[in-house]
Amino acid sequence: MGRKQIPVVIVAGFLGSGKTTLLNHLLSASGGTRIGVVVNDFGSINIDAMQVAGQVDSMISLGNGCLCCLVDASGMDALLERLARPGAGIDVIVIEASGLAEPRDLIRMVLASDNPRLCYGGLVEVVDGAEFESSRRRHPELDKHLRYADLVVLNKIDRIDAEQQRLLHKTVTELSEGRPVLPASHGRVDPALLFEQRPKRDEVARQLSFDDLDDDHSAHAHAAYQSVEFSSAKPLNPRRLMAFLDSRPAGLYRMKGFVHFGLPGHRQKHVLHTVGGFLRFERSRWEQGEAHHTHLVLIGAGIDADAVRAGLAECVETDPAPSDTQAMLLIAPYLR
Ligand SMILES: Nc1nc2c(ncn2[C@@H]2O[C@H](COP(=O)(O)OP(=O)(O)OP(=O)(O)O)[C@@H](O)[C@H]2O)c(=O)[nH]1
Repeated sequence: MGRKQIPVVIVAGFLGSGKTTLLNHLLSASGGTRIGVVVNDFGSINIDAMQVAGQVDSMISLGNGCLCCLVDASGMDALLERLARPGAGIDVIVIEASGLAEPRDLIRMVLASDNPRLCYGGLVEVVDGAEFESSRRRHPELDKHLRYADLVVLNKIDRIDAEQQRLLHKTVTELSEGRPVLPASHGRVDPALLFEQRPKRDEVARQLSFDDLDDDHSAHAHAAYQSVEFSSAKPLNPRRLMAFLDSRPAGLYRMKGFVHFGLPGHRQKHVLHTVGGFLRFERSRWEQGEAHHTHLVLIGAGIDADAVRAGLAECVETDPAPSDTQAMLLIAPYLR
């Protein structure tokens, strides 16, 4: 089986919406996950707190195993290539788009990468809860940016009241066409929502900040999203699964796991990865002695867990000897 792919997450949002604040939060809450951060400006990242270990040209090694790189758009491809090298030991790459960048161009660039070690990890659009309405009047293109988002962080909710937050949540959900919207203050979202987290390596010198110690905040971060699991020992019907994936439930952000189709010629383990509207299957091998089965984890905000489980239960094959191998053609465009 190949090495795990490195998701590339793009963080975008209008000037001052809180992108760097969110990044700094991800870095300080990364635990044992090694993040490769790509920014336009080193100055904004809280490097002191990360104990700078050494500086190599445009790449700074942060004390906790994370790397921070400075780049302009033209150098991005080469930089991603460097960060993806196994020797760099990076688990996830986060690119902070400049406040005026067109997120679509960055998404295209990541999707166009033919580096087999990289995969698209989603566009996180940070919205300034206090300024959004006035910013979008001046910059109508902000509405369009939300359409490309896979996850929206509705930031600075400490600056608005509950009613404003409710209205904004509604507007942003509409503009993003049903993508999950996560309320936050100071960018404090649970990193587990954005990427797989490694357990903290034993007592790596990591300074706990007061934010980390504040149970109330972490409880909020956790309560803001759900994760739903689904398992089946029986094979899934590819047609029905594709129909489910074509109309993914509102609020769903990520889906990961593997699928057992069990059709003649397609008995491999099919690893599934979705972010927002993006979908990818990869064929893999079952471990020796591993029972063929399906296991999926769905992560989102405001999803109806029972409806999601029921929808997936309907994808379970009812034919005891399925033979519709043609249905696998529906999967083929998403296989890599
Ligand atoms: N009250 C409040 N202030 C916040 C919050 N998040 C960020 N800020 C402040 O907002 C300002 C802008 O935050 P940044 O994280 O620098 O925003 P940015 O999107 O990276 O800004 P640019 O790089 O200029 O586009 C800073 O002064 C932050 O401290 C929040 O949730 N509440």
